[in-house]
Amino acid sequence: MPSVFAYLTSEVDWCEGNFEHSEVIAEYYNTISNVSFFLLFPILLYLNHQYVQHRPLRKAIKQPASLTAGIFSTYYHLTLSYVGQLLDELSILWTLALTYTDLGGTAQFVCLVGIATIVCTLMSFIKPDFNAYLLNSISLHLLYLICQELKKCSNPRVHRIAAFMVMWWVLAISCWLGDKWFCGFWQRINFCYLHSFWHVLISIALLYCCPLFIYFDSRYEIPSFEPELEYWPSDSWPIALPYLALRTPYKRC
Ligand SMILES: CCCCCCCC/C=C\CCCCCCCC(=O)N[C@@H](CO)[C@H](O)/C=C/CCCCCCCCCCCCC
Ligand SMILES: [Ca+2]
Ligand SMILES: [Zn+2]
Repeated sequence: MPSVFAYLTSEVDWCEGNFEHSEVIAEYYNTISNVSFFLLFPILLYLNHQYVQHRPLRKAIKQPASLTAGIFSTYYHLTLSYVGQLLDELSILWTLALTYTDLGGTAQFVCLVGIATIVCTLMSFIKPDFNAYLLNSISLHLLYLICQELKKCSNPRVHRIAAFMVMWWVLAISCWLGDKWFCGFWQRINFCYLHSFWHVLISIALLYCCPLFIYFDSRYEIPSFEPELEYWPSDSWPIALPYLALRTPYKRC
């Protein structure tokens, strides 16, 4: 029986051909496209440094999560090993669980998230493919939570960033599903890179999602500041990255 660390022991294989561009890297483009997760971490940290300074480390921990997800995802696509696949899924699952427990719910809600996380962790060992669908459907619930917050918020900047986030997420998920469902077609036209596009597109969606989440969070948790969503390097640039700025409200006397 091969070791769980051995190459090609994963139950899930992606459309890109294995060992086509390297003898060491199983899925070449799916591996190198993880660079987007490594870039995401310093970008989020740099842009949202004010938030990181004012919130305890535990709350800001979702940002380093992109780094862990990147490391495990690189290892997974490089080896397509069973352990790689588990680490890839579990790192995403536990980051999402941490995000949920930080949403400020009741003890009952935290307990429910805990149970669901344990069930999904066990599922990763038994039905990893099904679990990947489950992880993606959590995005739908995140989207629902964002919509609830948007209903209470009239700031057009916030709505614009949410619209861009949804656009990138739809593109990302289409690539993820396209790679899984229509692999035969992509192989016929010799274009098996959709999963690597997913890596890049979901990173871009997170570039919009994170400032949005921390904007809502800071409205409740750091009331001494006025949160503003701004763009780097400037509002007028055609391509600009959103970030959270914390302004001190003007005091009359
Ligand atoms: C500070 C606010 C945080 C908001 C939520 C942030 C949650 C971030 C959680 C983890 C980072 C995600 C990184 C994705 C890594 C993907 C690696 C990968 O490609 N894995 C596949 C196998 O190679 C696997 O099949 C994928 C499974 C599904 C992953 C689903 C990730 C959902 C991330 C949530 C994105 C929200 C975007 C907008 C929502 C409308
Ligand atoms: Ca493959
Ligand atoms: Zn991947």
